[in-house]
Amino acid sequence: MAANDMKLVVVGAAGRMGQALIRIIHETDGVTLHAAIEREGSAFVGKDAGDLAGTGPLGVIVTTDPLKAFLDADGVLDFTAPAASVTFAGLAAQARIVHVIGTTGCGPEHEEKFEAAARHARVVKSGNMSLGVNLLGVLTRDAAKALPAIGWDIEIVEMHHKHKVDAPSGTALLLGEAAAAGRGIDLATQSVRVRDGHTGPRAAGTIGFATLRGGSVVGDHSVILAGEGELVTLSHSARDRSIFARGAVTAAVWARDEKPGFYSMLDVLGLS
Ligand SMILES: NC(=O)C1=CN([C@@H]2O[C@H](COP(=O)(O)OP(=O)(O)OC[C@H]3O[C@@H](n4cnc5c(N)ncnc54)[C@H](OP(=O)(O)O)[C@@H]3O)[C@@H](O)[C@H]2O)C=CC1
Ligand SMILES: O=C(O)C1=N[C@H](C(=O)O)C[C@H](O)C1
Repeated sequence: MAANDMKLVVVGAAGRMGQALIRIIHETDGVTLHAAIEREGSAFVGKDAGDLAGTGPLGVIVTTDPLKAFLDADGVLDFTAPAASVTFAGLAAQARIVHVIGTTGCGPEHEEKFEAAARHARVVKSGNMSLGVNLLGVLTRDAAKALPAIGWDIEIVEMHHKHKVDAPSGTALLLGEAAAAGRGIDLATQSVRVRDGHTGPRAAGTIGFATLRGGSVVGDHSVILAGEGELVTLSHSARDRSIFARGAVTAAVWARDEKPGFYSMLDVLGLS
């Protein structure tokens, strides 16, 4: 570890993303794994974080006290669950450190807590931390702006592994927001998130979502712009969770020198 390395805490260290984050921190210059946190009672507490993640021992033992870890760290990488991320946001604000939030499935009640925490912490939050998906968001906004709403319907299709608990995915919603921004409409009132039974014809100008779950799919997303006699499809396929972990580490390093505030991956990647 070099003297100026950014000291990062991974919460939810034993999860799919927690393990990917530990591997990427281990192989990235300029950052070091400071602590690995799991909840009280987890079978992984007391184990070496590197053994969990498959790097071999790193000398960082999984513990359960986030505040203790945050007080002596520079940042926390958080891919856990909405209520847990709210708790971590409060503690990261108390410790005045960077909080990178990848957790999806958050509602307005969670978002308002993150925004409050961002008065003291540097918070970077995105439904998808990969460069490719954030570029896809920009392309989606531009395509939605270029093609007239009357005559071009927008549908967003996503598929993920069978363990995923939230729908539509954070990425699908990010792409929906991008399409809505391109069209100058409000996604909350113009989206159709579920269809079942006798739905009637499609309402013009709405943005539709379809969700598939199965197997070990890391994350596939398509934005379909459907016109009369032609389709434009923009898509991204995640093959490995390392793309999200690399993005999260990049976000933490970027935010280290920023003022307290609420940022997105578009800010980090210079795509905003
Ligand atoms: N933004 C992005 O780029 C990406 C976002 N994600 C999102 O990240 C989140 C996690 O995904 P994934 O890793 O697949 O899920 P996992 O279920 O594999 O991992 C979640 C981890 O968080 C832990 N956790 C939950 N609550 C707490 C708590 N209160 N304190 C400490 N640890 C806690 C879980 O522990 P336990 O098992 O004990 O509950 C588990 O270890 C999801 O919301 C997912 O959508 C995923 C990939 C990319
Ligand atoms: O739960 C996942 O796995 C993923 N979640 C994020 C989402 O909800 O979009 C990002 C990625 O697609 C993987």
